[in-house]
Amino acid sequence: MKTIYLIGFMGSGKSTIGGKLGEVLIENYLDTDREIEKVYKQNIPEIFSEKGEETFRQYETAILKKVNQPIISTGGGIVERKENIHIMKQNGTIIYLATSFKEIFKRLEKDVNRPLWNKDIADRKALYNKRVHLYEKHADEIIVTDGKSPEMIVNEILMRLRNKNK
Ligand SMILES: Nc1ncnc2c1ncn2[C@@H]1O[C@H](COP(=O)(O)OP(=O)(O)OP(=O)(O)O)[C@@H](O)[C@H]1O
Ligand SMILES: O=C(O)C1=C[C@@H](O)[C@@H](O)[C@H](O)C1
Ligand SMILES: [Mg+2]
Repeated sequence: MKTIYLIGFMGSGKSTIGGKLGEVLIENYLDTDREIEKVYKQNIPEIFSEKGEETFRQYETAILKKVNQPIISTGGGIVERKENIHIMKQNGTIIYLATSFKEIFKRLEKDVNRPLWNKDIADRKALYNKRVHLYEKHADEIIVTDGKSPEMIVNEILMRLRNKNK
């Protein structure tokens, strides 16, 4: 099976959907953010505050190169580096979980663990607008998540993959 990479903005549900997809397909699942925390023995807010975003991005690429689970949920900034896109394109199928800014705002209302979300609304919106084009450009499949339960999204992904492999 080719690796399924889930991409999308913070809060689009990559980790949530990745875990459920792993259960349904009975395949190993890995989240690059959790793997970074495990390998580098520090949580993400600490990495950002003590080492900076550039170091985090280096860790992220190193992890992406190393892992090969059938289902991988990525961090929201995975599309920031061309090298990451190249790795994902070579190894698998990229699925973009497209979620509106309004919906993300609702989902991450109380979140304090995402350093790049802990900003004022103009910065959040600017990051979202910059990233949306990259997700769209590099995705093999785009799944809109607004108004859908995780189970509905998993089913939609399974249907798309089935149609792709026909
Ligand atoms: N389809 C959905 N409908 C409603 N809430 C959702 C949905 N998918 C995920 N959520 C909720 O949104 C929040 C963020 O989800 P999740 O952590 O999976 O996002 P993510 O894309 O992995 O974010 P990040 O890029 O920061 O890792 C969680 O509280 C999760 O329960
Ligand atoms: O959108 C981003 O750049 C990030 C998203 C999260 O998944 C983490 O990878 C980290 O908080 C950075
Ligand atoms: Mg996640």
